[in-house]
Formats: sequence, C-alpha cells, structure tokens
Amino acid sequence: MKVGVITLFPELMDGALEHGVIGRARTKGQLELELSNPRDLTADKHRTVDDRPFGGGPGMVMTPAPLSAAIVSLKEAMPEAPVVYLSPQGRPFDQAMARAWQAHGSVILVAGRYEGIDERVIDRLVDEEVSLGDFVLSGGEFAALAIIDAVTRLEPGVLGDPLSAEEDSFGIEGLLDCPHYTRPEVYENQTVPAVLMSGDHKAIARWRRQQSLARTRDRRPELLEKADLTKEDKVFLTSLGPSDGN
Ligand SMILES: CN(C)c1cccc(CNc2ccc(C(N)=O)cn2)c1
Repeated sequence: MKVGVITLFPELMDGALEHGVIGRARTKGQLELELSNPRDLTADKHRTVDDRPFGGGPGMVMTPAPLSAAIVSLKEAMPEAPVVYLSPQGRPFDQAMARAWQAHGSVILVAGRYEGIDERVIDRLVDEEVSLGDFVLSGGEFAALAIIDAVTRLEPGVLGDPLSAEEDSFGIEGLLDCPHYTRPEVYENQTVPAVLMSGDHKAIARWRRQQSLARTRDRRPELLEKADLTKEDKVFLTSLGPSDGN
C-alpha cells in the first residue's frame, strides 16, 4: 500500500506512524508513506502557505500554489492514486471506502489546516472529499492517520491473523462486534459467559453471532437493513423483545 500525505506538520504524522501494527507494516515494506509539505514548495521569503479569505470572515485559507505543487509532486510519484481531501464537508468515510483504497493500492490524502483550502485546488486536483464524521478538527492530520490505519490493517500480512480484519466491526457483513473476554476468569467478582468456557465451538460461534446481531439491533439498527442475514439470524432477531437501546 502506497499512501501520500500533504501536510504542514509532517513530523506529527511521522511520529504517529512509527509504532505498532502500522510501524511494523512500514518496516516490512507493506506500507510506503510519502509526505509532502506545501511550506517546502513556497516561492516567497516568508514561506507563506495561508492567507486571509476573500470576502472577509474569520480564519485563514491555505493558498493554492504551494498546496497544488505538493499535490502534483505526489501525483508524479503515484500517478494512479486518487487525491482525497479530508474535510467536514466530505462524504462519510466507512469500511467499504477503506477496502476500496486498499484494493486500489494507493491513495493521496490532503490534510488541510485553518478554515480549509482554496476551492480552485479542489476543482483542479481533488478527486474525492471525505469526512471522518460530523466534527471539526484543527487539521486533517488526525483524520488522515485514522484512514491510514484503517486501510493498512486490511493489507494482506499486516495483521497476524487475517480473519481479525474481517471479524472486527463492519467486517462480518457490517454487524457490530460481539463482546470479548480474557483472563482472569473472575474479575471483580464478574465471571465470563459460560458458553465461552465450554469448548463447544459451534455454540460459541452461535453465541457470538447472536451477540453481534442483538448489539447491532440495539445500537445501530440501520446497519441491520444492509446486512445479509441468514434465516437463523432473522429467527433470532424476531425472538428478541423490544430493544433496550444499549
Ligand atoms: C471548515 N473547516 C473548519 C475545515 C475545512 C477543511 C479542513 C479542515 C481541517 N479539519 C478537519 C478535517 C477533517 C475533518 C473530518 N470530520 O473528517 C474534521 N476537521 C477544517
């Protein structure tokens, strides 16, 4: 997986991507990261990357020339990569998008600062505007980091057990994950569901599936519409009483 990132704070990105699963993926060459800082591509003495908005109003806007130069420099290195601008105005990011970009093999992420970027850069160079959710951050870097993590963990060989990429939430036809337990068997006088200690793998798989179904119905019923449920799933769901909402 090749990921390009345009950011005014490359050190903030680099540090966050040196550890854990993502750090190992970089060491093993499963993730190639290329950062480009518009400030390095400015032509003026003050290395200006932002300016006041035409029409007035609060905050600053990222100026088009250095930002465009940074995007073009990464497009030259990764000509097939879609250019994705992270902003609260974008299309909601989801696991399907993560899978699509992992399958494609490369993506260029534009992390904006201030009140955003000059719209002419979006018109000319951005393929897709994407949002992590309905909230505002001081910059797109943390959104970019989340996307890099979500995409990299789907790369074959990155996760120890390949199933776990499929098994976590939104992996099994978009259902929420079941509860998990580990040692000690009794913690603060609370025990572990007996079925998990039974060694009956069929019963365990059924319990986990039913927990996922019940939890999805209680917390995210709209996901059930999109999930492809078996007959047994549907029988189980109808057997549940009214949702207690948690
Ligand atoms: C209008 N405005 C403040 C703004 C516009 C563009 C970028 C940024 C940088 N901050 C971001 C980026 C993404 C997200 C997200 N939800 O994905 C949240 N914040 C802020």
